[in-house]
Amino acid sequence: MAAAPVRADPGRTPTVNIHTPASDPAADETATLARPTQAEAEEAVRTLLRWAGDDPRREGLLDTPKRVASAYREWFCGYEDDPVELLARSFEEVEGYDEMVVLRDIRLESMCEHHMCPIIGKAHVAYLPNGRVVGISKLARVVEAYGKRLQIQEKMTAQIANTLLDVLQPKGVAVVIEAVHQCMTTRGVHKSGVSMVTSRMLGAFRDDPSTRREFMSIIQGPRGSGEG
Ligand SMILES: Nc1nc2c(ncn2[C@@H]2O[C@H](COP(=O)(O)OP(=O)(O)OP(=O)(O)O)[C@@H](O)[C@H]2O)c(=O)[nH]1
Ligand SMILES: [Zn+2]
Repeated sequence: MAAAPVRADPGRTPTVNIHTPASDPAADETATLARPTQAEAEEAVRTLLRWAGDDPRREGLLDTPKRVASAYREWFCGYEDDPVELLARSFEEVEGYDEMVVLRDIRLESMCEHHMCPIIGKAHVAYLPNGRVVGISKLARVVEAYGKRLQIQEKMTAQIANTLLDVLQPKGVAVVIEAVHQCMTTRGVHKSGVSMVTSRMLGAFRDDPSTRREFMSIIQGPRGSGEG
């Protein structure tokens, strides 16, 4: 039996509930933490530069807060994307094509939500169409929309799979992510060469061992030259 679809995270910029003192009942627990201004973000970077032990006033660091604020816009641009919308356009003229569609080795760049350190790796995404297919770039865009946020790998893997299932309503979805967490390689336990592998199999990929095997053999199989 196919796994029940799970409502996808609509992917909107989240609002953050902050704790407010009991002495201020008007500002209740639903108070929203607004996005800071550019100046506030730059000031926060200056604070971190001082925390690192450096002097934000020295020449080499003068423009750093501005650069970091703009880098954050790139690293966290996924909050601006709606993954459901990315998949809105699909094609039904597929001559009854109902075999597996696999996009493998999608470059994944994310940020660990515990340390704000990069998570770098690749994602493999597959689905079994049910009468319609989606443009392949959209699969990579969904990976990016969830990747370019503060994440843990398990959640990101589930979000990608759940969204594909919800929107495409295929016969099955599979997502495998292999990634290196720089919070483990450059600090803390300092283990290089370790990668984390997560997977989420839904529908036929979960229920039918041969479908799952076919997917695993495709993503583990030989690579071509990689040249387009
Ligand atoms: N399950 C999971 N853990 C993650 C992910 N990214 C980072 N972590 C882990 O989150 C944990 C946070 O542990 P804490 O003990 O709160 O933080 P810490 O003292 O900095 O931990 P160390 O990294 O061991 O120094 C660490 O074990 C990280 O390796 C992820 O995507 N999934
Ligand atoms: Zn981390």
